[in-house]
Amino acid sequence: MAARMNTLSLLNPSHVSLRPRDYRFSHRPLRFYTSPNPNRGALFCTCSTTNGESFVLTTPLYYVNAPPHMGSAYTTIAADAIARFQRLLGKKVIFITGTDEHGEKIAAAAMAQGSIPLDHCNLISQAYKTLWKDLDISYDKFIRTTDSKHEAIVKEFYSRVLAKGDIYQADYEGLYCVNCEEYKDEKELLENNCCPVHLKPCDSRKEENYFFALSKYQKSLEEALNKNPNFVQPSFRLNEVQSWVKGGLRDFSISRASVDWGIPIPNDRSQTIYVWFDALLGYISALSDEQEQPDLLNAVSSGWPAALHLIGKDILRFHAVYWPAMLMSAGLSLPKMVFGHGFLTKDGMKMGKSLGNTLEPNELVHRFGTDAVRYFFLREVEFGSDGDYSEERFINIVNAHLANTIGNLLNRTLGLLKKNCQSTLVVDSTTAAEGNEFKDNVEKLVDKARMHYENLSLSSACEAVLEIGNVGNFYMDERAPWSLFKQGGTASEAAAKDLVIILETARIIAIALLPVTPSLSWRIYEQLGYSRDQFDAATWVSFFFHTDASTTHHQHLMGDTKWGGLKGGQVMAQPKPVFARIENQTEDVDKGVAVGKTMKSKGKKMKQAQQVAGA
Ligand SMILES: Nc1ncnc2c1ncn2[C@@H]1O[C@H](COP(=O)(O)OP(=O)(O)OP(=O)(O)O)[C@@H](O)[C@H]1O
Repeated sequence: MAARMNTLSLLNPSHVSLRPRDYRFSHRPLRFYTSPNPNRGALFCTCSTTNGESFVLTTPLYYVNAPPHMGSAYTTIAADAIARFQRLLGKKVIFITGTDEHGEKIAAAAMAQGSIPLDHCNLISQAYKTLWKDLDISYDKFIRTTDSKHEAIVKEFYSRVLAKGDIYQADYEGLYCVNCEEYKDEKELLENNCCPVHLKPCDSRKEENYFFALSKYQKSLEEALNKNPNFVQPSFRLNEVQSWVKGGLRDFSISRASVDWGIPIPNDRSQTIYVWFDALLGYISALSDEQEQPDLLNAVSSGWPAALHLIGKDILRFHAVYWPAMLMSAGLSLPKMVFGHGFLTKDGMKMGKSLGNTLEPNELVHRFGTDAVRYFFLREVEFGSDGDYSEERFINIVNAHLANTIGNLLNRTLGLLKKNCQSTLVVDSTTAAEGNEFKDNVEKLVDKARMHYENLSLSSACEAVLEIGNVGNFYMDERAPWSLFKQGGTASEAAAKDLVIILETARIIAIALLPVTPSLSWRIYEQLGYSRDQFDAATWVSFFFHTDASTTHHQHLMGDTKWGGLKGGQVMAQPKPVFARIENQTEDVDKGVAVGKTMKSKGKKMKQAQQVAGA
């Protein structure tokens, strides 16, 4: 979806009164309270359904005018971290991504490449799929708006809205930005009618179009937003949305007479469906079963409404205003939440395909590895705010957090275990930590991380996990097991237990950071002597069901993030670094750098990061 921002058409609203239906958002947040049970870490839930609950989340369907860039990757990495976290909670996740492939801009991009639109779309769509593979993106559905099932569902949806009396024909004259794929209000344009997003002049156009009666839904939308303030997140973006709605909704054109590359309007082949009206429906058509005849209600029954639309703030109006109104018109439920994150910027400008000021994710992955890229952007950019990229900061953060705090801690502990205990744990981690407050500290931090993941505060979740690494390092340095081993006797026995404690800490870090760094987490698990199957079966929360006279209660226990996974006798793998430090000749990599400050690369070649074996 391109950053086709803002303006609605300038038509008068059609004043059809709507008997407001109660468009309730079906979001029911999970509520937890801490168990009075001395079994720490046990949580009880007050919701009625938990395990097996489905959680549908989406990224935007990216516009295939050009290959993906770090901005597109950013949303997708964040969505993947959320999807992986929800899976650890035992939810049935349907993670949807895909490509938006119709419209004038695509036809123009294909022509500029000497190609035809479908060939162009195939190529670029594949570039997205390849990048998602390289970034360990665990999507469940990839929808292309040129898929035939999508076209069938768009047409069915259009017919429903038409039958509702919400589509009519009228003339429109205005200034059109092809890059935004949208008519613009003159007052929002720069000199020479230039689009403020793409800095290119808009064309003057006049044509007869089909319109969607958005204005009919003004009141229902206002009510829905008032009743469900969580619908738009972060909360400060809700004010923005409410003021758009209060400012008056105007009907918008949902067809183009001059564009061939699109889905034809049913019963009028002279026009194609406006690319936004088409693309938003990808979130539903993605749910449609491949085997079946495409059918709107069947698709809806496979998981709609979505729990979360994750988008950039550029397309908030489409998701928080147009889309809910379209769904109301078709009599379908609204998504539970729209989260509009900030922009990755370059020199203060939004990084984007149209401006061409993009950062190459492939290059970053090639040089620094997938975990580093995923971790840096999720840890460093507060989710919701803008963030500028700096290579120097990237290297500093990744080295300090992943190579030193986590990787080194594991590596030196395994080294000591090999030297002094034949790489074998002497006792269970539960026994090793008896009467030790350290374990409680770790569990508190894990719970903090869980809470942040649930609130989509991804940077804070990373911070809480890193804090576990910090306390682990502190414990190690304070206890100094290497000198206890030298003393022999009971000191040596205590040192062997200390190593179990640190390794259990590393195990918990691996699961708690798995949503962000899945490959690194697996490498840690492998070092701890686990199989891939054991790693894949890990959970954050496990469920315990019990029934009293009338009700089934769900007790949530902290699954593999609970202390006690490592058992006495377990044999660790041969120690090898789980995260290779990135070498940088230009600076002292461990020095902190001010957040958000961009520092240009000095142009010196950095030694290519070695992907650790198995990465
Ligand atoms: N600079 C960015 N920072 C964060 N997310 C971005 C950025 N650029 C694109 N995205 C993500 O991609 C979505 C827009 O997708 P689209 O395919 O239109 O990319 P685009 O690069 O913004 O396109 P264009 O530059 O042509 O407007 C955004 O809503 C956001 O999810």
